[in-house]
Amino acid sequence: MKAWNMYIDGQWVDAEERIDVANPATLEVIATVPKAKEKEAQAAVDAASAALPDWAAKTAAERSALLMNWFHLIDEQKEEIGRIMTTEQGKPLKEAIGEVGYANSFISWYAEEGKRIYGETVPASAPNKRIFVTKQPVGVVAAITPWNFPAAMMTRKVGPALAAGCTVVVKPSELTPLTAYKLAELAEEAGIPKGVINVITGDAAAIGETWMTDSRVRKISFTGSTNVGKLLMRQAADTMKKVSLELGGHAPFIVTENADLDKAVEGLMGSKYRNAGQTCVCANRVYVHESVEAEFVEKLKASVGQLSVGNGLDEGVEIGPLINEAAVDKVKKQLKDAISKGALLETGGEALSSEKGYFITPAVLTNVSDDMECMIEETFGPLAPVTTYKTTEEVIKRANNSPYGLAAYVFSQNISEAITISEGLEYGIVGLNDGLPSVAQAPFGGMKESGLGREGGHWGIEEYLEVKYISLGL
Ligand SMILES: NC(=O)c1ccc[n+]([C@@H]2O[C@H](COP(=O)([O-])OP(=O)(O)OC[C@H]3O[C@@H](n4cnc5c(N)ncnc54)[C@H](O)[C@@H]3O)[C@@H](O)[C@H]2O)c1
Ligand SMILES: O=C[C@H](O)CS(=O)(=O)O
Repeated sequence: MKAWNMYIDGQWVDAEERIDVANPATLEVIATVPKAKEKEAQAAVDAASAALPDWAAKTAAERSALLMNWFHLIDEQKEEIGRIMTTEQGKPLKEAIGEVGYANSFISWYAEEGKRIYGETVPASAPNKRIFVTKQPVGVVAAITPWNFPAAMMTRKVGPALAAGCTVVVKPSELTPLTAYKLAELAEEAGIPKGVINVITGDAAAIGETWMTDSRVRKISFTGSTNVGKLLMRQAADTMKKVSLELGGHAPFIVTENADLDKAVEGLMGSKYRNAGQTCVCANRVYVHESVEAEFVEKLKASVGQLSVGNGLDEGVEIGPLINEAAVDKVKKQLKDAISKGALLETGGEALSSEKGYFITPAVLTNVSDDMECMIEETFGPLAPVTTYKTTEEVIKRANNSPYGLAAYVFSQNISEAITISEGLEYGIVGLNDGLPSVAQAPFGGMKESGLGREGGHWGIEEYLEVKYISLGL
């Protein structure tokens, strides 16, 4: 595995210390990366700030062409990037390659969207005035990303930021930094000028505080836990930075008495067990109408029991390891809590010894009640707790009883019931008979403590623009 350094101002530079990167399926150290601190964080902002004027002065078409160079290089090397991702994050290779394609779709989408940053004229209230509304790049952007989607969470920020004319400093998770460095290497090869993209790894708190206190950083775009998101939002206030936060989730998954149960099981399998349940939009609570619970659970158990668990590099594996031992311990804790409160373990929930990798078999619980930890705290693992409900009003109330508001799912073939529930849910994303709603053209994001702002579609590029109007006196 290649020894990666930080990418600052077009140079690959080391730091005084380095951090090990381990494979969660085998525990072996696969690489080391630099441990940046304040000095390197400062240097990255210096580079992005110096590169900003020339990058912002390029036409949208010129920036688009460079982004598409990057897109094509990523596409050509999607297998290699996927292999890097599986080795450091654990997801099955097929999923990893799929994520590379998803990540790349943000680059191609915003390569075009940057050419559609339109202004407006506004009818003046005085005959001797004209009002022109324009949009301009916010400036230097700090992007901090999580370990569960190492490629997509980076390009979902860098794509629109660069298309808008901003420059970026990026800090990926130290658990999965290699994918980000590979993408930076391809950006350099694509001809994106030095200083436009800068990627560092290291002391997250020190890097974050350095960037949040630097007034040249005009925007923080963060994807990660709600707690860290709240910290960054507080830190950003002192220099009034624009803030985008894509935070935690706790998705309700509702199966009504009018659902196509086969589609509902298929939807749940896709939502719950993707990336071994380590996605912010995973179904976390399954509400099934009492009249169809028995049939639904039997179908679900049969599907979950067939999932193949193992090293994501092995052919046919569908469930890889969790990211670390703490992640496995959290799932085990939630299982123990639920069972102690009366839940029934229908299948799975077996953790292999952590010396052999962070594996736990996909689980289904029934006879679940709302007081159980798995119904309250984000699980971030392959555990599906199933509970029942009687009425539409009841399930909407229970589904909304959470500080989170990212994704929710409804499976129903009754259009009136489906729309009533979808409109009643306090979530930014509703999968209606769809377990996998995430696409580059839609406004991905949450309500309540799941975040601020949107990523994707035209909404995503607005996050990197300032609105200015020019009032002309004739
Ligand atoms: N809403 C979304 O789109 C989305 C997507 C992926 C993950 N998530 C959420 O992220 C969480 C899992 O990811 P994670 O474990 O990487 O989250 P995390 O918050 O622990 O880390 C996210 C990033 O923040 C950095 N970080 C940690 N402490 C920091 C600090 N004090 N200052 C600056 N940066 C800091 C980490 O190094 C990492 O790069 C889950 O809650 C999941 O729901 C949300
Ligand atoms: O985990 C969070 C990601 O945003 C999930 S998705 O791939 O965008 O659905």
